[in-house]
Amino acid sequence: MFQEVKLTDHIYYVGVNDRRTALFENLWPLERGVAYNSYIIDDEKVTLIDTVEIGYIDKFLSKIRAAIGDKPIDYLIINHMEPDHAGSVKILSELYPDMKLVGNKKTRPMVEGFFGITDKFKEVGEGDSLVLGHHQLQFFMVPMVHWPETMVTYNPEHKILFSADAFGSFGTLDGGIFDDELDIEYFIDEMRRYYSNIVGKYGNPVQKALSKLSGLEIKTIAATHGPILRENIERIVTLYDKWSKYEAEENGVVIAYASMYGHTEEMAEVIARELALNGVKQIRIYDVSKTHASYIISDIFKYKGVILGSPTYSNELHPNMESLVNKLENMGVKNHLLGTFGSFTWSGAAVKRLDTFAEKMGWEVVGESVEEKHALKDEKYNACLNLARGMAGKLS
Ligand SMILES: Cc1cc2nc3c(=O)[nH]c(=O)nc-3n(C[C@H](O)[C@H](O)[C@H](O)COP(=O)(O)O)c2cc1C
Repeated sequence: MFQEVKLTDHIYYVGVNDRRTALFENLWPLERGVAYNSYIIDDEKVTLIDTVEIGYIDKFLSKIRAAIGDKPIDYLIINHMEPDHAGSVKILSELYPDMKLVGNKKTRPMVEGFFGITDKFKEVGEGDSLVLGHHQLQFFMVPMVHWPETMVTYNPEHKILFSADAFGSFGTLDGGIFDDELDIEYFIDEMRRYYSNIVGKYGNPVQKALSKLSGLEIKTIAATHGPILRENIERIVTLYDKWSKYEAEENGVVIAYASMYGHTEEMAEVIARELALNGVKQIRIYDVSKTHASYIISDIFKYKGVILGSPTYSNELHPNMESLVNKLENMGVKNHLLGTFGSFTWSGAAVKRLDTFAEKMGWEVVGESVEEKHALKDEKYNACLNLARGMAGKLS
């Protein structure tokens, strides 16, 4: 039994919290859990908007029944087919056999492919409206935010945007469900980590979606993860605009390094100290073997400067650094300042690979890369200082 949560007199929040799953998509740590948000509109046509991960079906159904009792559901709006939201579609469509599944032309083959359902699909297109009685829903396609079929649903009467994964966040809703009921600062980092790692590759589609939706008057954003936004809409949309243009929020520096025996780490510390002596206050050092890449990538979206270091490992980058640069290349992150360093014992290859990374990314290189053979000695120590000064100079 749960308290009912209402966005309006007839629109209910029926989402659930997941504090059990360790890795989202079996990849991203969920230290603060995650919420799967779903909404139901109790009108002449009862309409559910998105579902939840299948493991939470019991709790989900009890919330649905608390909101609408034994009434049938007429429509299920499928904004996004990823299984954390569409996971309960099949079972719901068995429980509510007359329920129409509403999606677009790219949703249709996914519904057929995943669930074998062909006869209950109602296709909607860009700008189409669906009248539920007193409520209307309008649909806007936002392809590749972050799947091809993704769309958002707008309710003009209450100016609510059901935004799928856009504006979502990791983190369970611990009592507070609306942003004015909770400490939004607690969620901003997890919102950035969610955005950068899950949606970050799709900056252009997000920009297109933002400009498409900019014409709507929005008073509430109801995403499929994270708090329902009423108070911080402008702030979060501004952050999304920045993130999707790969514009950093702050002039800090992320130093990410790999190190087996401490030589590369020593160079990282020297660079960091010199950055601080040159006025850089926001310095975040990460050992890529200790900190999950999702946190490092999130901070790379936040800070303008990036300095990467690695020892040579079997004629390549240390594997954990290779994994990080590979992710960044795949995402096509733009608009950063870069410095690189590393160490080797017989034939260096790490810094060469980091230089290739620099070329691929097109980031502005702030100084010569530093590669030391064996322990750190005067010449390369000074080169580390110069690299730090180069970065600090560009940031000031
Ligand atoms: C498993 C392993 C593989 C290595 N492969 C190479 C290599 O291919 N070329 C090279 O010059 N040094 C290689 N090294 C030596 C390290 O790159 C070198 O000692 C470096 O300074 C280690 O940095 P660290 O102290 O930060 O771990 C290797 C070391 C280890 C342990």
